[in-house]
Amino acid sequence: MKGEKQVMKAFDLLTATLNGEMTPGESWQDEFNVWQWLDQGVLHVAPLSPADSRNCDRAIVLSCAIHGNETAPIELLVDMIQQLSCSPRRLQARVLFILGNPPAVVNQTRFIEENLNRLFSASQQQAKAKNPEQQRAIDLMAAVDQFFSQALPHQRRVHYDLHTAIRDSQYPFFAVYPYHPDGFKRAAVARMQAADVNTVLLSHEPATTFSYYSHAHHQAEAFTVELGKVKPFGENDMSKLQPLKQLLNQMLYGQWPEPTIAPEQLKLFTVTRAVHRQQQDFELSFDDKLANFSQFKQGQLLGRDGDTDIVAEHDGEAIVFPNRKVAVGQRALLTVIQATPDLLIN
Ligand SMILES: O=C(O)CCC(=O)N[C@@H](CCC(=O)O)C(=O)O
Ligand SMILES: [Zn+2]
Repeated sequence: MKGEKQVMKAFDLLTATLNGEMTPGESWQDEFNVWQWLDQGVLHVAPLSPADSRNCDRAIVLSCAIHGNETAPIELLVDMIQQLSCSPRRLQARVLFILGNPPAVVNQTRFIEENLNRLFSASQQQAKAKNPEQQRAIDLMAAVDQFFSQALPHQRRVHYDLHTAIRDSQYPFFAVYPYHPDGFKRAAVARMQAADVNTVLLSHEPATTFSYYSHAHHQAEAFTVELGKVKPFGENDMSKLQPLKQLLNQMLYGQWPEPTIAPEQLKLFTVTRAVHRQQQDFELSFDDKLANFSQFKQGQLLGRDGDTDIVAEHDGEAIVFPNRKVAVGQRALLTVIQATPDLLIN
């Protein structure tokens, strides 16, 4: 009725995904935006009017639950989507929200059969899927390809893939900046700092992660963002994610954020090695409780892979994402050393 404010029902990404409430292809509108359910857990929201859509200068992918037990990023995106559905606002971006691995969320595990975040590659796209995670990687790559293929040349492309880490960390919030042969951008790192993510790892080689895929195939400003430690639903301290939420809201609704870097707070690391498990007989020399970014002295033993010792190659070399349980052939550990902000380019 005229003059009557339409009250929208909160759209819940998690419930809609897990309960199979939506049909792929289904779409609906609010006052400003058009919503499309592209696939299970894949939601596209864009300005309704063609003029607004043409004028918006950003294409943003926000993904969570690529690992099923990493709940804080799910809670964040569920909350952002609920707010947008209850109080519609004019978007400055086309946005693709992704809940990555629904069966693993139900199972409350990192994955079901295979680590989804090792399957984003051109070769996987060509291959016949042998398990649900391989199929999901193929489907998510197709969704991201389609999303960015609709971006106009002047539009910024962004993909933040949100995670939480298995173990404690000396720096609980940190980002992995995918390998950039041409250099790592100061402005992109400054945006991470605006989200209170002051620790950034500069990757040394291509990877088969979701963030690397969007960067390498679509030139997106992409990061894997670690937001504290894995916890069950309801146990996350969501107040710590407020700066990220504010940044994302600005990216979605406001002027493009152009913060400057804060060098005194920044902890920048270059990845020196990705250690892949080669043998069944594999061990790490330290406790599972040892925090990410714990440092070692040159020559100190980090682990053993069959008959080969894995030792620290530099004083101050630190460990990130150590995991003695990964399958043979998978990444079991990153080693990093601290770097200075002059490594970053404009
Ligand atoms: O805490 C851990 O050991 C893993 C946390 C996690 O899922 N990290 C991502 C990082 C991806 C990247 O290197 O960009 C992963 O391992 O997939
Ligand atoms: Zn993860």
